[in-house]
Amino acid sequence: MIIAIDGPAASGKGTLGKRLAHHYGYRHLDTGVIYRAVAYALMQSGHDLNDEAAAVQAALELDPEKFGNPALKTQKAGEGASIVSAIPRVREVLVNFQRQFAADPPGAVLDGRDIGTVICPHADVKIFVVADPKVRARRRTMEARARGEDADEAAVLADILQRDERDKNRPIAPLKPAPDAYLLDNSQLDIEGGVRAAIDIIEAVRAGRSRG
Ligand SMILES: Nc1ncnc2c1ncn2[C@@H]1O[C@H](COP(=O)(O)OP(=O)(O)O)[C@@H](O)[C@H]1O
Ligand SMILES: Nc1ccn([C@@H]2O[C@H](COP(=O)(O)OP(=O)(O)O)[C@@H](O)[C@H]2O)c(=O)n1
Repeated sequence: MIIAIDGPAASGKGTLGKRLAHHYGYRHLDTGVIYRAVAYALMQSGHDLNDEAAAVQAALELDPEKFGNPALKTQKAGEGASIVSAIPRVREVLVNFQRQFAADPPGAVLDGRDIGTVICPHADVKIFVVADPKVRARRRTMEARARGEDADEAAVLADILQRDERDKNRPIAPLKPAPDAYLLDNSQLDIEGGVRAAIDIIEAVRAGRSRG
């Protein structure tokens, strides 16, 4: 089974993806990390984030061993990711890696912006996670502070809104729910509640399938 999770910045996709993968015994890929890694490589080598040739090269040289680098979590890397991810050739280069991950047994959970629309349009279940922008900013700020970073909630909110706008309005693989995605608003839910709601959706889809 392939579970596709998409949604805007800091909506809880990664947390949910990880928890669902654990619940079902599947592998999990946070696809945002891929674009963050490409942006980080450019920042490290001093290239402009809009330098297409350098971005494509960084995408071709992607090393999944480095996905755990804490530097990829920062707001700067997220902002950079949103710039390089709008370059069509960069996205093209990264499609196969993601599809291969999705196809390998026993099953996979992928989260990002275009999983249900472009990467896995035939995913068994698609969930589009949303939450009020202020709630997302608050959670992301708390997360950064817990890591010891000095985060300003208003600046985090501005970053989230700017990235959402860029991600929604780019011509290639824009952020949007697939027509067959289930909407999950977790603004009023805690992590457990969000996970339970997602499992309810997945189980309802599975039950419907085995009946039909
Ligand atoms: N349902 C939820 N309730 C409360 N906090 C949540 C919930 N889902 C995620 N979080 C927290 O919000 C922050 C952003 O979640 P994350 O999974 O990193 O989002 P995304 O992958 O969409 O960027 C994290 O600190 C996470 O612990
Ligand atoms: N499948 C994906 C995943 C991320 N991205 C881009 O990468 C950026 C960072 O993604 P992320 O999921 O790590 O961001 P957060 O939601 O964790 O803040 C996003 O703003 C998108 O521009 C994308 O274009 N496609």
